[in-house]
Amino acid sequence: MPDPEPDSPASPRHDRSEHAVAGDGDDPSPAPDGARLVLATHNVGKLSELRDMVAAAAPELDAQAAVVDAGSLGLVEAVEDGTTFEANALIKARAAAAASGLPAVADDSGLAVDVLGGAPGIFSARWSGTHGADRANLKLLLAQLGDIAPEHRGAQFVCAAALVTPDGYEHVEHGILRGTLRTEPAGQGGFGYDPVLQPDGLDLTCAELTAEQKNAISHRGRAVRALMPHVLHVLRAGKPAEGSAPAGPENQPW
Ligand SMILES: O=c1[nH]c(=O)c2ncn([C@@H]3O[C@H](COP(=O)(O)OP(=O)(O)OP(=O)(O)O)[C@@H](O)[C@H]3O)c2[nH]1
Ligand SMILES: [Mg+2]
Repeated sequence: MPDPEPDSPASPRHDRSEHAVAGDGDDPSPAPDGARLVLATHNVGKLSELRDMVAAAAPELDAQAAVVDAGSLGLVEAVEDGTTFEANALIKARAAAAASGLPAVADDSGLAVDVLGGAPGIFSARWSGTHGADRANLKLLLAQLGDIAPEHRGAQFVCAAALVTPDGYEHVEHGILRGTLRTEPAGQGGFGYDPVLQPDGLDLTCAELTAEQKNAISHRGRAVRALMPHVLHVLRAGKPAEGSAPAGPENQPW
């Protein structure tokens, strides 16, 4: 697995200090000319995946110029005080749309472990107590599951992806990736808990997959691909697809 210290610059995660300074009390930077969509995340691992997904789904969009991220606009990180993935995704997308004046896509995601009743869940990014400390989060989780036999190590990545426009249109899609938790990390790719989640049907962890392979099956890939028709409609028409509305079945993990 990647083995940088939690706050090492080599760790493909948040750069919280930079964004905290950029956002503290300052207005956001104006969106550059040509910017049409904000990816409302401060997690660089997620940002890279989201950029690839948008570029793949919208080849006609000049993603380099049209897609900006929350950090580069100096947007403050929203307080994620929702109690579901969906609520937190909407909180992040609403905040970014309001601050930037652009349509915003956010995801809230995490790892839900069967034997932990769905935890860490919405607390995945701060399971060890420090937000974004991927290595410490992973270490704590492995220790907690130390005595759990392989047949009881089922888990899933869960994602809610939200699109919010400045004029109030909202749409949410969901995705899941089921798998089993290894006892030891393996692989250098991805971020977070990727080195211990082995997707069902594969002998590799998510961190041993290429970015393209992970995106093809991941919770985030599924949710964002389902969201993209709505994103494209908003970008092309300047308004939402007819008949679409926020949706989410009852009794689901999001
Ligand atoms: O191994 C992983 N592979 C994944 O594909 C993945 N997706 C989510 N996660 C975990 O869930 C947290 C998200 O929490 P989260 O949605 O609040 O995002 P975040 O706080 O990291 O950034 P932001 O988007 O809120 O700015 C992350 O930090 C990770 O711990 C993942 N772990
Ligand atoms: Mg977060």
